[in-house]
Amino acid sequence: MGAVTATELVKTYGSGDRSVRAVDGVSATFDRGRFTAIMGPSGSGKSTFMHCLAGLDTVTSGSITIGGTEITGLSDRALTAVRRDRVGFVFQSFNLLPQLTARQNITLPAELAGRTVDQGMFDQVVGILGIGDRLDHRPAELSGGQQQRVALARALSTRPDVIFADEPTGNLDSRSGAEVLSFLRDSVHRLGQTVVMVTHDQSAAAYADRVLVLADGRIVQDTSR
Ligand SMILES: Nc1ncnc2c1ncn2[C@@H]1O[C@H](COP(=O)(O)OP(=O)(O)OP(=O)(O)O)[C@@H](O)[C@H]1O
Repeated sequence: MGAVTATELVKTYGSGDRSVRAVDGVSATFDRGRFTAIMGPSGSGKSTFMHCLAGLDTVTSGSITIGGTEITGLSDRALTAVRRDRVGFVFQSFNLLPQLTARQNITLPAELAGRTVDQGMFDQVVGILGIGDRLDHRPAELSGGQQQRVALARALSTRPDVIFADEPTGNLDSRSGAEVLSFLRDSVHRLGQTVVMVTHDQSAAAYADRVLVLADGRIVQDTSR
């Protein structure tokens, strides 16, 4: 069983003549311990597909499971718990809390879930990401690349079933972007994490084990290496 599965997923926006089938009957399995990139032209449905997979958007029909739990049809409250406990997010805009230090940002999701962060895991992640000497700084005192590494450490800290990354290098220069992509790949290959990343960027997708290409809401290419 995959970390995440989508079965016959449909997402329609609007109704009648003006309706758009942003995701048009997509079935896909995202295996544990793999790094998948979702590509495709603007408007092909990448963000909609990922938002549905992550439980950030409702689906019109079809089903999604995360870590074996069917999320379609869950109450808002139950869905919030699944997102908090099982999903990590990395966004283009980092989304760190400005008043908290890097360390506090990293441990916040686990604390919100009522857990303490495993110290061994924390040290390992911080070590892989090379941010050990920046932990007491606030986001404004960090470079974009460092902020995104903190965001990645935060996503990893709860050992989620899957990390969804939405254009994670969109706001970074090419060198910092390459570092963040290497760390995403390391989190898959060294920590066994599962990562699903939306990107426009062919060179970013080259870090992935598998590339899905969408066009008009459908998978038109599925390449593994
Ligand atoms: N909230 C919405 N309301 C109506 N239509 C929407 C909404 N969000 C997306 N769409 C439409 O759904 C289709 C897919 O959009 P989506 O943002 O998923 O594509 P994308 O591949 O992520 O595009 P981009 O690469 O430009 O971000 C587009 O036709 C878009 O206009």
